[in-house]
Amino acid sequence: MSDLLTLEEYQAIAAEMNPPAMSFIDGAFRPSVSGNTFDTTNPATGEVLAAVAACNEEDVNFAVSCARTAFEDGRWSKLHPSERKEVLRRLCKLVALNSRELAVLESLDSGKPIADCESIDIPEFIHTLTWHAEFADKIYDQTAPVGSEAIAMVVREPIGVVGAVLPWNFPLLMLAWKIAPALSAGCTMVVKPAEQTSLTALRIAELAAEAGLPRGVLNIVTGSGAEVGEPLGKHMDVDMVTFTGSTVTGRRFLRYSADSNLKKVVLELGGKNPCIVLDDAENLDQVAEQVCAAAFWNMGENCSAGSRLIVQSGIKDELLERIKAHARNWKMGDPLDPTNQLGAMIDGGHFAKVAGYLDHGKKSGHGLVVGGETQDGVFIQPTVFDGILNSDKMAQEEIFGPILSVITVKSYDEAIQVANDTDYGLAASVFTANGKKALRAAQAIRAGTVTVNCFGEGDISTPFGGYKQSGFGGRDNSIHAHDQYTELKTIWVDLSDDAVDGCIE
Ligand SMILES: NC(=O)C1=CN([C@@H]2O[C@H](COP(=O)(O)OP(=O)(O)OC[C@H]3O[C@@H](n4cnc5c(N)ncnc54)[C@H](O)[C@@H]3O)[C@@H](O)[C@H]2O)C=CC1
Ligand code: BAL
Repeated sequence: MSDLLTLEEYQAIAAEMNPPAMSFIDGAFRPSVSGNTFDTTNPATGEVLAAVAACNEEDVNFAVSCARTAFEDGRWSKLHPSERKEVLRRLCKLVALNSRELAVLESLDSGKPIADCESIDIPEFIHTLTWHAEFADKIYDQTAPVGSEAIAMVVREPIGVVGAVLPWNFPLLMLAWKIAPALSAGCTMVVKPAEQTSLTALRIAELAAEAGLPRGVLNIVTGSGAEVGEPLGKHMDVDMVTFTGSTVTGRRFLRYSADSNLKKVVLELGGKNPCIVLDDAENLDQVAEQVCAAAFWNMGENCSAGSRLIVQSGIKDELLERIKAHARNWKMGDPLDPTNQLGAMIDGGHFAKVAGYLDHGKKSGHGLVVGGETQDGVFIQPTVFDGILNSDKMAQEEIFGPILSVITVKSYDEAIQVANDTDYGLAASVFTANGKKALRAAQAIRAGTVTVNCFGEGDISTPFGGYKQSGFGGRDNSIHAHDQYTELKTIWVDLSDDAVDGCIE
């Protein structure tokens, strides 16, 4: 973790903040074509941080045409890969130089705790970009095993103009997950941040220009899903859309594609992720700590949140006692206070949605183990409900808040059956001292990531994405992310005696 400042020092930085708020298209900040703006607010206080350009289809069309020109003239796509790498590495250096300002901006705009922004979001942004930048000049293409009468090259080419539509729960990190592999592969981009959290993406675009990214390569168009996301999804000249967000909106992108140019669509969607704890799990205190991190980290506003605890009956009571103790240590409040682990829910609408699940949990007679309170219409306590049936909406719907539902099972088999009894399949964790059982569980659970005796999402080298309704079309992170931003082309050369005479004789 980087050295944290005091609350007063963070407040002083925040007071000086004057973030860019216009869209960034073709290398320049621009007001929306309509001249309209919308306020982005600090979720913890309601204070207006900036009036952000409210773009619409006209702005999208302009951004896409700039991205298309930039792609076709090769100012980025045909740059030597090592030069692309150098530009991205310079961007990493600039992000590192401006990391404190970016961390504060991220915390102010999203309500995330500053300690997380400093220790996770910013370092992981840099790490992700560095990792994919290094790929630019290190990936080899292939030749196919076609025998001696021909040579067949299988080459990757950048897919073209990529639209990226982002969520608000990890504004910087999701930006990195999308732009790092796409830019490394040579694509050009039109990025739509979530309307709640546009500010850090705009600042990154500014830093990218300073790093030497040619104009038109990375365009940021701010605005709503209906005014910006939909035209981007339906655009006839966008080659691919990558999206992270709700399953409901993800489905729309498949329709947009079907109704327009059949653009490639990659979706990273919701989750209702199980944490299985078997009777033979050891070090229950550590297990409880991990279960709490899985459920409460980032206020539970996390697609991979471990929101279902599936616990075997023999250790349930002891585990819940320890979870209760750990949950009480999660301090909630002002996101700029570095001693807080939980910040503000993203906005009033989302707060109301999560508070609705708290009410449902209380009214439907589930056992409230810990938490259950809200504060100022903004903060929600880490909360655990026991006695949940897996068929209950608490166990089936993505709450996206710090609420853990406890489901008790009698056996390993029942645990696996319950874990898989969901429309989602993003992530899962299993805790057991029996290695064989752990690996069997990892095989049996239908999810994109299964962690053993820990909670996590893997790292930049491991693919991230979901089975079932948690994802579609590809994976973020790892070399597989890089692959998804490229088309494969076969170049076949006839070497046989019958070949038409030409350049190869
Ligand atoms: N998987 C994840 O990481 C995320 C899941 N969610 C889930 O979704 C729920 C609702 O949150 P929202 O912010 O409404 O998610 P959302 O999926 O609607 O928003 C994500 C992005 O999609 C855009 N968008 C919204 N409607 C669109 C449309 N019709 N066409 C094109 N783009 C559109 C938004 O402007 C935003 O940039 C949350 O309570 C949570 O359960 C939300 C954010 C991230
Ligand atoms: N946890 C990273 C992906 C997401 O929550 O959207």
